Amino acid sequence: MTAQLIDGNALSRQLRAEVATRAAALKARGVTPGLAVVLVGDNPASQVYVRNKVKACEEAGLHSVLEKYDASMTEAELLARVEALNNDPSIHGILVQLPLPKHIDDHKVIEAISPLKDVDGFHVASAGALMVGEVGFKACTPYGCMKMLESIGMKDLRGKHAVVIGRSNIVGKPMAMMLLQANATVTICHSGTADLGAMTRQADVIVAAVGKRDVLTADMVKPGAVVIDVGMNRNDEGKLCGDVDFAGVKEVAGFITPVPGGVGPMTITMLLVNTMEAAERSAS
Ligand SMILES: Nc1nc(=O)c2c([nH]1)NC[C@@H]1CN(c3ccc(C(=O)N[C@@H](CCC(=O)O)C(=O)O)cc3)C=[N+]21
Ligand SMILES: [Mg+2]
Repeated sequence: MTAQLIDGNALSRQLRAEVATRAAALKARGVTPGLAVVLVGDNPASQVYVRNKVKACEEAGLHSVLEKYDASMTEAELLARVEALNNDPSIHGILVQLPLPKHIDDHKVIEAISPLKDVDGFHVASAGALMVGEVGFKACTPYGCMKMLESIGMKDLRGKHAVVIGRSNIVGKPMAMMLLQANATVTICHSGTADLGAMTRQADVIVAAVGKRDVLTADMVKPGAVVIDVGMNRNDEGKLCGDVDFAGVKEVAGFITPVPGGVGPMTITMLLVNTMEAAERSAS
């Protein structure tokens, strides 16, 4: 194997220890950072993710509240819960787990969260702050990817070409903005891109965030490039895999993130970091 692994579990341990130190310091001033996680319905994958988030909070010394509601909850009821959490001084961060049941408008619910408590970074105010380089919460998955780049000495990307595959509001678009903020030259590719390989072969950094297996194969990667895999898919054996053909690409890339153990744990870590930040801001 030529590529070096960027270990999301190891980096998470380090960053979560820093959060724990900050949480202890804030508690000494009488403020316990608090995260509310709201889960509507019984999507089995969501149950697992939400449990992991709550566990991660406990380990870092953050207070967390898990609110679970039946799939029959109405949109008005959920909006009322969000409003109550907005007004709850013991809660500094609010996460409403997506996807929501079909009869609830995700966008409406996200926009109801106070931008001061929007630790997911999904509110238009958070997205807008990122766009214009103002203070706001950064979306956790791309923020975690930036921390992974930083961990290999790539905090400043001046002179580097970054190619993002995917243009979702929660990963692709904010990822591109964060890379731009770090001075990279950024290309965003998507389903309408004519020749994806021609784009990725020019890249020093590739972020794959499509949600489809084998979107990136070895022939599409410049030797030594950094490959970040945001994908979460299942292979034919039901095993978790990313968007990247890991076995092939690791022979060409300089650095690569694994799935699992890469971007996933970093997403949760940045949620803790954002919640910590929200609590510190409210206390200052
Ligand atoms: N409002 C909201 N915010 C989210 O951040 C959010 C969401 N909704 N809905 C669902 C997705 C998914 N997501 C993951 C986070 C961590 C792992 C993770 O830690 N994965 C482990 C493996 C877990 C396993 O084994 O299944 C890993 O990659 O190593 C996965 C998925 C956050 N999401
Ligand atoms: Mg919906």
